[in-house]
Amino acid sequence: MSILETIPRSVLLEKDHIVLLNQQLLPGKVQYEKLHTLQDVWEAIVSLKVRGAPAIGITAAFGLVLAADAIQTEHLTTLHVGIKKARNYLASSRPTAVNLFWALDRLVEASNEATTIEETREILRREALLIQKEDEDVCRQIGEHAVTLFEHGANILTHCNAGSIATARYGTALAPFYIAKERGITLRAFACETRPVLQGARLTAWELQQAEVDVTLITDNMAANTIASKNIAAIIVGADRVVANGDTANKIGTLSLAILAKHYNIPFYVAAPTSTFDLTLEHGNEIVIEERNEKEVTHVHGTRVAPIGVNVYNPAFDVTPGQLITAIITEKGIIRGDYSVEIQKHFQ
Ligand SMILES: CSC[C@H]1O[C@H](OP(=O)(O)O)[C@H](O)[C@@H]1O
Repeated sequence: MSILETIPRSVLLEKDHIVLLNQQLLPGKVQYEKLHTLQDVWEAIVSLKVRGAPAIGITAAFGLVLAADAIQTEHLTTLHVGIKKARNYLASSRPTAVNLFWALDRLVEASNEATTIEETREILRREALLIQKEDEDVCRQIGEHAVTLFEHGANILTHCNAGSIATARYGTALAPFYIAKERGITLRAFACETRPVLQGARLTAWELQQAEVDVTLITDNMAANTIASKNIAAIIVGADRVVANGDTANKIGTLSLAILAKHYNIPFYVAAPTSTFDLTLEHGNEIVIEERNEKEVTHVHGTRVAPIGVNVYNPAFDVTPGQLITAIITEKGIIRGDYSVEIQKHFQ
């Protein structure tokens, strides 16, 4: 049995609904939910029932399939107008992870080829399932490239959850841990809890444990001490958007880790599929950073921990400058050097 069999799939498309692993309930409950409508899908993305750039893209693509199936019309133009409306609605769910827009636009573009209503719906479904299938292959390839960067027995720090449940399978930053395990190579993970909503503690610790990968959980403010005292060989994280000069948006706290990596002279790696790159943007300061509800900061698991009325700042992501990133690993290989040049070459 593959190591990945122990980790549930993040999302599946059925005939008239989506089956979604509710990541809000993990690790306490492994519970799937059925999403039937466009609104169900939008709400699931906003509320982080599904999260992680590739998984968001796949779920939104499945949502567009359901939306197109639900439009009752005999006119192809009316169907296409409805699809574009649904695309815009789903695209309004979260602003930072570019995979959301990438997946939706890929579907819309593919459907433009169709000449009948039935063909439009078929193309959308086929394309959405292809995105999911491709993402699994892509993540495995990321893992195969990334594993070459680590030595047997290495301790590696990671942040948030860029694992199997954040993608179709394998994950991005966690993929090398799974590939290593398959090959009998030991990699030990140190997972930051990742406040405010604890994707590291709830999701990364859980999914690595499911796959029997050696994982140690730390709070975010233990990172410097852990690097200094636990022989951390490298840091690896996922990404929500990588722009043309290598600047990378990822879960809040990533920038601090990149600065720590520089201080301690250890490599800082970003693992991301090419679908997470946005080459329409030159600099990281052009990335829209999502700010989320203040309750994520003032409350922990529904319990208030901060005084009523306190000012709160809750950006979900920060941007790490390309200069602090040792290498970016995609399904096509490892990018190093002057990212403004090397990323362009990688995409040629
Ligand atoms: C494999 S993408 C992982 C990426 O997703 C996280 O964001 P969120 O949980 O808010 O969707 C985070 O930035 C991770 O690195």
